[in-house]
Amino acid sequence: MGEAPAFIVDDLQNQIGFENGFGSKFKGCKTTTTIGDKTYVIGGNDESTLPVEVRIFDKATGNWVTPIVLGSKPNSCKGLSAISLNDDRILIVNKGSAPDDCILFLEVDTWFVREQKKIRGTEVVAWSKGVWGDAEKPVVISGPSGVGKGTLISMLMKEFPSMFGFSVSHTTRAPRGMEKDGVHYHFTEQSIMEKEIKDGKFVEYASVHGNLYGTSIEAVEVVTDAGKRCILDIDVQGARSVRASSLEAILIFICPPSMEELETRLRSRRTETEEQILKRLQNAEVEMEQGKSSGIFDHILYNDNLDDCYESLKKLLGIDGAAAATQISAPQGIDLPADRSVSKMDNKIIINYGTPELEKASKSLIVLDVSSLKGGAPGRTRGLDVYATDSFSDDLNGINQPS
Ligand SMILES: Nc1ncnc2c1ncn2[C@@H]1O[C@H](COP(=O)(O)OP(=O)(O)OP(=O)(O)O)[C@@H](O)[C@H]1O
Ligand SMILES: Nc1nc2c(ncn2[C@@H]2O[C@H](COP(=O)(O)O)[C@@H](O)[C@H]2O)c(=O)[nH]1
Repeated sequence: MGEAPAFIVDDLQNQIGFENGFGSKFKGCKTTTTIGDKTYVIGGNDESTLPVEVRIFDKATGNWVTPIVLGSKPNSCKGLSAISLNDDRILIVNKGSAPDDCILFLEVDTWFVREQKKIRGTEVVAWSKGVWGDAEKPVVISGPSGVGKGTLISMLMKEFPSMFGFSVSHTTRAPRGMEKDGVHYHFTEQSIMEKEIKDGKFVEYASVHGNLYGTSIEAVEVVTDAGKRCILDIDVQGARSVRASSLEAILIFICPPSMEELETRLRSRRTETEEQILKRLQNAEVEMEQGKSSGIFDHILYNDNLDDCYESLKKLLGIDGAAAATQISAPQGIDLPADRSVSKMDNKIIINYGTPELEKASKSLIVLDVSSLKGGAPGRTRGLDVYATDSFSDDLNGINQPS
């Protein structure tokens, strides 16, 4: 037996006088959703490239709040529908977007958002794009300096340029000869990075070999928004933070065949001073211990022969052989109706046509199955399934048809 369908939210705006929240800024689409004491008004302008904005009306205080909005905001807005899921995120259907981009989540009380609220001391919401299927877990590659992490990642990016994107870290260390700002790292000042860490702009950060390194929320979002699987090259401390975060990554630790070989590789790279090499080798001992025994990592790979290790890595990531070409995109033939309403039953979101006439003409409803959602801000929300069904099928018994 399913729960009663949720009410259709798009008309709520009239009940709370939301112009107080937006003024006359947006003449385009707006939608509202109430969770507890808070009503989230989400609005955009259909004729411009201004991003969709969010205001919160707090019934407890009677005040409007403009939250900090993290993540990539949708731009075009030709029609928004919204519905609350588990009181921690709002599912948004944005008619103005391409099929691959039309399902979004506005997170209002997820783990990531709660952490950000604590850090920033103010109201925070975060956008996360919904993706079909479950193929996009970020990948963390960790291991001691010189083991070959960068080499393996370069091979992966070269063979699968449209599948993987590198999360460009921030660091306070100086660039090496061939390194480019914004490509290999975002090279930055200690004081600037410390301020940005304080402002909650980083998924993780750590002091590594005497310098500060960190993965910004934006670095992950740039990759995921391009529809690619995010690869992070980070140290063991960073891997521990990612493990504790909402990123739901696959964590892989790369081991050298021996400490002697690690030293040989580090020296033959000729990028560090003697003092730095010794520091990195000293730190490697601790990292090896933690990497192998801490329970942080899902997999351990030995990088003895490079080609063998690369093949093992691809196997782990499920991209050996024919599977490499598989990328999940929006199912074909799902065309969201222009006039529509959104309702919810159990873990199914039903997008139905705005009028019975239109619905009869189309003879089908669109159903989003959100029972297997995973991930979320600061990455994508995976696990969406969508299908069209006959509006009167058994599958949807109990759903209110539009009247
Ligand atoms: N299997 C291997 N056999 C021999 N040499 C290797 C192997 N893998 C990588 N190397 C070499 O070892 C050196 C260090 O590799 P790489 O720079 O990829 O290490 P890293 O783990 O990314 O280091 P860091 O953490 O300092 O960035 C490079 O010169 C690389 O060409
Ligand atoms: N915790 C993090 N560690 C990072 C990040 N980016 C790189 N690293 C690690 O630092 C060392 C040294 O790198 P190098 O480029 O100076 O040789 C290496 O182990 C990297 O994995 C980060 O964003 N966070």
